[in-house]
Order: sequence, then structure tokens, then C-alpha cells
Amino acid sequence: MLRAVIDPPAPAAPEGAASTRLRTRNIVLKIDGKSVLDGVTLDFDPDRLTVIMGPNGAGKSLLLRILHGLLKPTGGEVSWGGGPAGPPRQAMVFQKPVLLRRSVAANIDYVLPKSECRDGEECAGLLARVGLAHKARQAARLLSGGEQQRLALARALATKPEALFLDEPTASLDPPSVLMIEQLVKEIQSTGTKVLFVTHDVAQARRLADDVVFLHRGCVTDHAPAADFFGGACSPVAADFLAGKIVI
Ligand SMILES: Nc1ncnc2c1ncn2[C@@H]1O[C@H](COP(=O)(O)OP(=O)(O)OP(=O)(O)O)[C@@H](O)[C@H]1O
Repeated sequence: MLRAVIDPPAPAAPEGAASTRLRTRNIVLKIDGKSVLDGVTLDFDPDRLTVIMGPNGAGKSLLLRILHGLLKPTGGEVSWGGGPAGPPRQAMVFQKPVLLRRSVAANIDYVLPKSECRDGEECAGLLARVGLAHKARQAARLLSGGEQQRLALARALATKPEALFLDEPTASLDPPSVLMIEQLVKEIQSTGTKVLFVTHDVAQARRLADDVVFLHRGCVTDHAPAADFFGGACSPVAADFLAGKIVI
């Protein structure tokens, strides 16, 4: 049985106190008695943009949800910073944007602290950053798919995340929208936010990754710097995947 965590991720730690050094030890997730994640042990470098890859059903989304605290694993441990500071501020962007049935600006104001949304400057700045300043008053549901995803990203940024999780955020978008989101994600990582990005698009992983985690049937087969992974220093199953072979 899949058990979702009812409570949201822990509240923000004091500024600068939380570390984005994320690690997992022997994460196991069983659904209806079947292991869908099986002994996932990883150490993530805070300074690298990590791409999690793997074929359909490998366990990428479930792992991301566990890392973000949305799902409780059957066994194992997720820790941040290895100390008492607790998890950092975190946000997640999903493949299908989850937006409020309100205006574009209201979707941002909803997550901004009261003091920041009063003058509208913070909201306007965020919308400008994702190229939506001119749509601030429009209903969010009337945005195109790419625009909705950019709004979802802006809303995630409004929480000033120290760690940002993205689960195939560009899966159904056209190339210009993909490019814009990729540029934003790189920029976010470069300003100190730890980014974990799930994709099964090899070309996208090549464009984005500093390091790559490859999952197959719930197990980590590879965790390597992108140059090594794409340069051929990878497991046989990952090599097949990169070569476009069918990996089940
Ligand atoms: N709520 C659920 N109930 C039962 N099985 C589930 C549930 N969620 C996921 N699974 C199963 O767990 C496995 C891993 O799912 P997950 O969504 O993490 O895969 P993924 O690697 O993200 O795949 P994709 O690339 O297709 O999104 C799959 O076999 C999936 O069918």
C-alpha cells in the first residue's frame, strides 16, 4: 500500500542553517508487497545539478517524492546536512502543473509572504523572470501548457527554495518552452539552490546535468559526473539506454 505523508515538508530552517547536502541510505519502497525502490543509497553534491534518468517505471518519480518528503519510504533514511539543522526550504515542480483557479499573479501571491505581495514588486519580478509579466491579470487556466509550467516554476521560486525538485517539467512542451525552462533551472542552480531534475530525455540530460543518477527497476546502477557517464563510463544498461535501445 502506498502511504503518502499527510504533513507538508518540515518548515524552513533559519536562513543559512540548513545544508543542501542530501543523502539517502538504503531507501526501500514497497507497493502491495512489491519493491519499486530497492536499496537506494546516494550522496548528492549541493553544488551540482543532478539529473535522475532511467526508463519508464524505473522509480524516478517515487524517489523524487521521497526525497522531497511527500512520500514515506518503507525503509531507509533521507537526511539533509547530516546534522540537526533539518531540511532546507524545498519546492517541487510536477510534470502537470498544479495551479490555483485564480489569476497568474494570484498564484504567485498565494505563496509569497504577506509583506512581499503587498507592493506587488516581488510578484512582478518573478513573472518577468519567466516571461509572464504581461499575463499577470489573466486567468492561470487560460495559459498555454508551456506558460503554465513557467508559472509553476515561478511559484516554486517565490518560496526561495534551497532545494528544487523537478519531475519531467518539460515533458509535453515545445522546444522554445523547454529551452526557457532549462535556462531558468541552470540559473537557479548557479545561484546556490540544489536542483534535482528527473527526465528520460537523453538530450536534455546532456544539456543540463553536472552529475547523473541512473535508475533501473528501482535500483541505482550509476551515479557519476555527467562527463564520465556520457563519455562511456556507465553500466551496460545505461549504455543501452543512451544508445536508444529498448530498456525494460
Ligand atoms: N500509486 C501507485 N500504486 C501502485 N504502483 C505504483 C504507484 N506509483 C508508482 N507505481 C509503480 O512504481 C513503479 C515506479 O514508478 P515511477 O512513477 O516512480 O516511475 P518513473 O521512473 O518515474 O517512470 P516514468 O518515466 O514513466 O514517469 C512503476 O512500476 C509504477 O507502476
